[in-house]
Amino acid sequence: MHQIEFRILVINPGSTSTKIGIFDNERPVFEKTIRHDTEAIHSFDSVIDQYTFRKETILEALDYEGINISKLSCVVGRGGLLRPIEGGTYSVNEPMLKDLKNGYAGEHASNLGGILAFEIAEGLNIPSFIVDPVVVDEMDEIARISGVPEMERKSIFHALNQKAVARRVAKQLNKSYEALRLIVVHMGGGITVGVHKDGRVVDVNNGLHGEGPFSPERAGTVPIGDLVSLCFSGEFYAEEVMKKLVGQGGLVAYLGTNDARTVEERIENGDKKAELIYDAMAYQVAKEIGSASTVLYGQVDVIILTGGLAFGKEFVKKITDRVEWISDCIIQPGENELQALAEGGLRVLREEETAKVYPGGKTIARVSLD
Ligand SMILES: Nc1ncnc2c1ncn2[C@@H]1O[C@H](COP(=O)(O)OP(=O)(O)OP(=O)(O)O)[C@@H](O)[C@H]1O
Ligand SMILES: CCCC(=O)O
Repeated sequence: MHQIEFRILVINPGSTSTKIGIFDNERPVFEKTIRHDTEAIHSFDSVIDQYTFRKETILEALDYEGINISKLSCVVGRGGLLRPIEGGTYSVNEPMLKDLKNGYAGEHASNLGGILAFEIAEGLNIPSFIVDPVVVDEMDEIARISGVPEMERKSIFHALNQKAVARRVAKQLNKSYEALRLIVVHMGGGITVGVHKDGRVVDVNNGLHGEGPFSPERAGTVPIGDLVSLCFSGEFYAEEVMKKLVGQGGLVAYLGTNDARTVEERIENGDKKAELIYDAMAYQVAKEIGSASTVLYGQVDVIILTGGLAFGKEFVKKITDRVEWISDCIIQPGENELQALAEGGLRVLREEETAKVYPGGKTIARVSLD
């Protein structure tokens, strides 16, 4: 029988759900997606204000399943909009908690991951970690230049799933991740296209703050002259413009839904507008892949398509038809973030890796959430 060394709780807060899992070593023994009522989530002024609500929901779900949390070895959360850091597993420390709480680089549901992990772990006197947060920054210097000296290009992307899927595909190909040149395309509520070279993501579109293809909820790159005019039209507050770009852009703006399955149904029923917009999203993803391939001088081992949209066979075909000349495409629908979080924590518990220290300090101290 497989020996259980460690039991790990993993927490992945998303904009509309909190995904949790219990892993005995690498093996998932319980996974649950707790969907939050839109009204309940929108009743909070900020992401951080959802902390108590989400924590109680998690503890209730575990209690309902009869899971005794006193047996846990550690808690791992998805990391949020922190300072730029390299990939890996980080211990939750005081500077990290402060940055997550203050939204150092902005608001994102994943900001709650480290805080929830720390708060639950602290009560049990066990360690808490985050793994490959959305700010993982391994970009080449050349990729940081934007064209306006005051504005540097930033690395904000689906680092956790991109890295996990890239490693999984490398294993399937019997190669080391570090030896491959990959383009990994995560297509979820946001879409990010990462160039993976020598085990680093050397370039990627900033999926959150307006770069790359439009997506179910993000505007992506928009015509900048028109954006400036919109900002100074006097018609919108800054927050309203930001919402148009993040949250209410892309499919939501054009078609009133962030659900690609609904769009596919509408297309089947003859909705020409839905067809044009869906085609345009695939077209923009393909263009971004083409652009990413130039970073690798066209020497791409594999293009990987992943995330929820990769379940859509027609959508995937619209993309692969345009990019198959670059390299083979491997489709890995969905995401494996809970597993990736558990494995990141496990590598540290097994002492295969040392937990990295988030810049600014080593101490783990309590930070008031009031
Ligand atoms: N079987 C399917 N066919 C087509 N589209 C699908 C399918 N399943 C999910 N999707 C679409 O995938 C998108 C959501 O993907 P995913 O669940 O990866 O996003 P998320 O986790 O909410 O956000 P993100 O990945 O950006 O953090 C939605 O538009 C959803 O409709
Ligand atoms: C994960 C960062 C990108 C996004 O949320 O769209």
